[in-house]
Amino acid sequence: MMIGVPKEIKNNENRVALTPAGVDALVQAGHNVYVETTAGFGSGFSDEDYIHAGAKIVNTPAEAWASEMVMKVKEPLSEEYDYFREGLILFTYLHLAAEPELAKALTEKGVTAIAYETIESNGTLPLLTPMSEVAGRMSTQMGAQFLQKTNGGKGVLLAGIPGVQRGKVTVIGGGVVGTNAAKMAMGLGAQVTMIDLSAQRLRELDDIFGDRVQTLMSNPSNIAEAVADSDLVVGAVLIPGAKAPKLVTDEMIQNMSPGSVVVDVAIDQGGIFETVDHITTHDNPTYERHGVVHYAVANMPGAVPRTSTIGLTNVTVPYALQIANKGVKKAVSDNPTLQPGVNTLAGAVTYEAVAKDLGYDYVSVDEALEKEHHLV
Ligand SMILES: NC(=O)C1=CN([C@@H]2O[C@H](COP(=O)(O)OP(=O)(O)OC[C@H]3O[C@@H](n4cnc5c(N)ncnc54)[C@H](O)[C@@H]3O)[C@@H](O)[C@H]2O)C=CC1
Ligand SMILES: CC(=O)C(=O)O
Repeated sequence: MMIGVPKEIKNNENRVALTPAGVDALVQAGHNVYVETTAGFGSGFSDEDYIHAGAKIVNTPAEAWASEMVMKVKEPLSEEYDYFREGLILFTYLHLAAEPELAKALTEKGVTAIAYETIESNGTLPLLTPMSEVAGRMSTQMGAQFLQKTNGGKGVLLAGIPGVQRGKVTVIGGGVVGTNAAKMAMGLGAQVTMIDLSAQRLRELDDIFGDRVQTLMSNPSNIAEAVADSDLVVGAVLIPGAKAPKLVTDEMIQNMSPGSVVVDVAIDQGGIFETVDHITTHDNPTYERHGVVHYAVANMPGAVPRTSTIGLTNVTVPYALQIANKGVKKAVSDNPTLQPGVNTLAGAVTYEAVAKDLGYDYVSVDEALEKEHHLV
């Protein structure tokens, strides 16, 4: 199969979809890989590294997009929609519930779009996990940074010092992002509260962290109380594929003390804070609402691309190999974990939560494959 890797164009997105080692694995399996020139620079990989691994370097995005399968990191931006065409396999993060225009373009053009974030194995999301680990760890770092007076915050050091109160951090959502955010916050010495909707997950968190964490069931009154009392709140909730629920209201934010910080990691699925009304960028990562600093960058791992690219490709390449070796239909039927990754196929939305949130008729992957078969 011909596999294309365009350079990422989102603001400060320095990750790349394949490392030279990933290229090598695909080339060894008999595939041709076309990498856009300088695509790996931000992650510390030169064109020569890719050539050495067996890739062909192409000079334009159009040449990379001309491949049968395109691998990316972030969802395509509108200027990339012109490359969409029937038969194209797109393998990348998509977050379609928060991207109605992208869903429209993918279905209108008949692209087979496989989302990293909805591939599911034994109740985990293996292609989301490493980036959630990065974003979770970064969320505490970002929070600590923007709590500094010099960065618009209230001037609280999360660690405190002997004789002075430590900072208070609330993490809403105790999955991968939440656990990593909490670990970092505890490491800094902050007082940490974790809120989740799953009683089982709260038990696990209690077992993992013991008395270093206060666990709370997710409900409006616990959230309101914890948010009002926090210096930093991290939004880390996920309902796979679906738009994130708005758990922190405008009023709750008004009750925080001025200069507090919220980091909405779940912004890629629409975010959990009512006061987060737009995605921010690494160039301009925060804005202020009701005196509270809001951080809502949707590609946080893009700021630490070396770590993130290697972590991401560790988990994507085995799936890319299956798709390239067998084609989508056989790869999906041989490996049921891949099937929920398919978000659009043959003009239909094939992931139920996305279809529901965006108002499409849901069509199963099997039905869409059948339809595609009849079209050919
Ligand atoms: N902004 C960025 O750069 C990045 C964002 N993310 C996003 O972070 C979000 C979280 O991802 P993960 O931690 O991997 O998901 P996860 O599935 O590991 O954890 C989600 C947690 O949310 C909990 N939850 C669900 N509904 C809840 C509610 N009403 N109240 C409280 N908790 C609730 C679940 O029980 C689960 O423990 C996702 O939207 C993911 O896409 C991930 C990586 C980078
Ligand atoms: C998960 C995701 O969208 C990211 O790592 O940018």
